[in-house]
Amino acid sequence: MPPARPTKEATSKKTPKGWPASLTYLEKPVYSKFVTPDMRKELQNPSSPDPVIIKQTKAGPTALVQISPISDPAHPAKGQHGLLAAQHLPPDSFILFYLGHVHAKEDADSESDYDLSLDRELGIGVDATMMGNEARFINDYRGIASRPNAEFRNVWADSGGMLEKRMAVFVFSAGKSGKRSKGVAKGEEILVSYGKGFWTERQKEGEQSTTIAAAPGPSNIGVT
Ligand SMILES: C[S@@+](CC[C@H](N)C(=O)[O-])C[C@H]1O[C@@H](n2cnc3c(N)ncnc32)[C@H](O)[C@@H]1O
Repeated sequence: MPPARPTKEATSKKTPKGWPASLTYLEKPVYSKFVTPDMRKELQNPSSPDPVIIKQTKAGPTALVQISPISDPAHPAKGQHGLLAAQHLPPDSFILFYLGHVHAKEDADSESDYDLSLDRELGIGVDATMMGNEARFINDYRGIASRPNAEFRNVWADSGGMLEKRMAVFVFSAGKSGKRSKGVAKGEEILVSYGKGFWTERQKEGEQSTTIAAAPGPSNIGVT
C-alpha cells in the first residue's frame, strides 16, 4: 500500500541543506486513510493530566541541526547520512519533531528502517521512508558512541490552538546530579537508542537473508 499523497500544506518548498531530492520534505505529518476519524480524535486529545505541549512557531528546516553524509570508515553507517548539532543543544531541550507518514496497522511496512511507534494502543506509527524531516537521519548510538545523547519522547504539538500527538527528539536531561548530560556540542552527531528489538530483529533477518540475498529489514524503531 503506497503512502498517502502529502497535502500542499504539509510539504515545504524550502528543504534543508543535504535533503535528498527523491524524498518529500514535510512540515507537518501526513495521515494515511487507515487512520480513522476516531483514531484522529484520540490523537488530538491528551489523556495524561500533564501533557508536554510544544508550540510549533516556525515550520520548515531548523537551524539547530545539519544533515551530514558519513564518510568516516570507522562509522558503522558509512555511506549513509547522520544528523549533527549545528549549535550547542542544551540538556533536556526540544530539537525537532519526527515527521512522516502516520499510518495504522493495515498499512504498516514491516521492512521499514524509518518507522517509529506513535501510539501502541492504537497501533499507529510514523514512517519517514519516503517523506519526513531531518529527524529521519538520526542514527542509533551503537558502534558510534558509548551512549545516546538524545531520545524520542511523546509530545503534543500545538499548531494554531489544536493539539496533535507527535514524536519528538529531545536532548537527554542532565539528571538529578546535573552531570548525566552536558547537552550535544556543535558538530556532534545526534544519537538515540532505537531499542534492542530493532537490532535483534535485524540480526535475525540478516541471518535468514544469507540464503535469499535480500537486504535485512528491521522492526519498528522503539522508544526506550
Ligand atoms: C532511521 S535510519 C537513520 C538514517 C540513515 N543513516 C540514513 O542515512 O538514511 C536507520 C538506518 O540507519 C542505519 N543505522 C543507524 N544507526 C546505525 C548504527 N549504529 N550502526 C549501523 N547502522 C546504523 C541502519 O541502516 C538503519 O537501518
